[in-house]
Amino acid sequence: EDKARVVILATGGTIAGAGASVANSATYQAAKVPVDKLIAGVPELKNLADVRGDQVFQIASESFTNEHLITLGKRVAALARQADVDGIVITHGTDTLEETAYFLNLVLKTDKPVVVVGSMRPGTAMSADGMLNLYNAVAVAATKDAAGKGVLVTMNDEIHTGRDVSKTVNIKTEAFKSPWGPLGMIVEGKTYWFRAPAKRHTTGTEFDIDKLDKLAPVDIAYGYGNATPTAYKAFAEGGARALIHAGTGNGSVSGAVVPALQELRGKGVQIIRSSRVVGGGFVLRNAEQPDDKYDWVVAHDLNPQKARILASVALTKTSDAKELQRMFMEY
Ligand SMILES: NC(=O)C[C@H](N)C(=O)O
Repeated sequence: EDKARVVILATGGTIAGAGASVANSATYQAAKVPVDKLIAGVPELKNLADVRGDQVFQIASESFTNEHLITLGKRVAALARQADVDGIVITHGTDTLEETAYFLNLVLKTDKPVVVVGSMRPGTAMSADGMLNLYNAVAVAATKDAAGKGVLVTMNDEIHTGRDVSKTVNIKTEAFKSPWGPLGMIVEGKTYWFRAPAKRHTTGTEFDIDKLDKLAPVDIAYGYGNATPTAYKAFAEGGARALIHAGTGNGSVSGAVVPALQELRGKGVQIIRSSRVVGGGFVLRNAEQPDDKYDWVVAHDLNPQKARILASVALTKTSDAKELQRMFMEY
């Protein structure tokens, strides 16, 4: 049987990191090792697929900008159109991996497998996790079973949908969790699937990376008991078209902040209530705050950083809060 042809797009991160000693699992420099060296470090990849590398960026993922997202998305889209490419793996820092995976899941128009992968330890560390994570990512990108499932993330032997997955701890290799569970597992280069994504993705969305050159400016302000309107107002003055409120509990808003958000909404800024609750925030419309009355939006189960991604993409299509709310329920 012909082997699948998989391209590894490298963007940096800890999976390309290097430390001074094998004891350095947390102290190291990210984005140091070029993609060809990463591939050469796992010779067994060639048992899974015909693999070639392409270095897109060499950065730590905390420095990913909207422009990086657009550039990467267009590169993936162009590769996915090539007849000699069957699957795509993106190596990425773990800090904002969940944002990039969700962005690609919204805007790519392909059924071919696209898998985002990172590592929690640099390749120079004891028990480095990058080698196996990369091997697993290529295994997923090379299998037809991964086609049509949207953008996937492989970490710690698990297959997650890019829509749900989030980094939940920063000093363990079992860092990535989905509140509704993983889609499957990878064991010794074979994939085992248990469920499929329920939300609209890739070819099923109304967004298209080929028609997207800029994302809407959206900022996130954190909710807490003693919060003031200062950050919200500053973000709005800075040009934000939407503010993601990383609210307490069910996206609740402290009394001192509510009038400022009503005022900003009156000036055209979208107010989107999400939850700072880790691993299971779920904001219900018109609970805690009268969203219908204020013309606010709820982020549903999307965490604040994923809500920023959807709002940044959605606001290129609409300025209507009801339309925005529809999208937050569908994606
Ligand atoms: N584990 C990692 O990849 C963390 C790193 N700061 C990054 O996101 O690039």
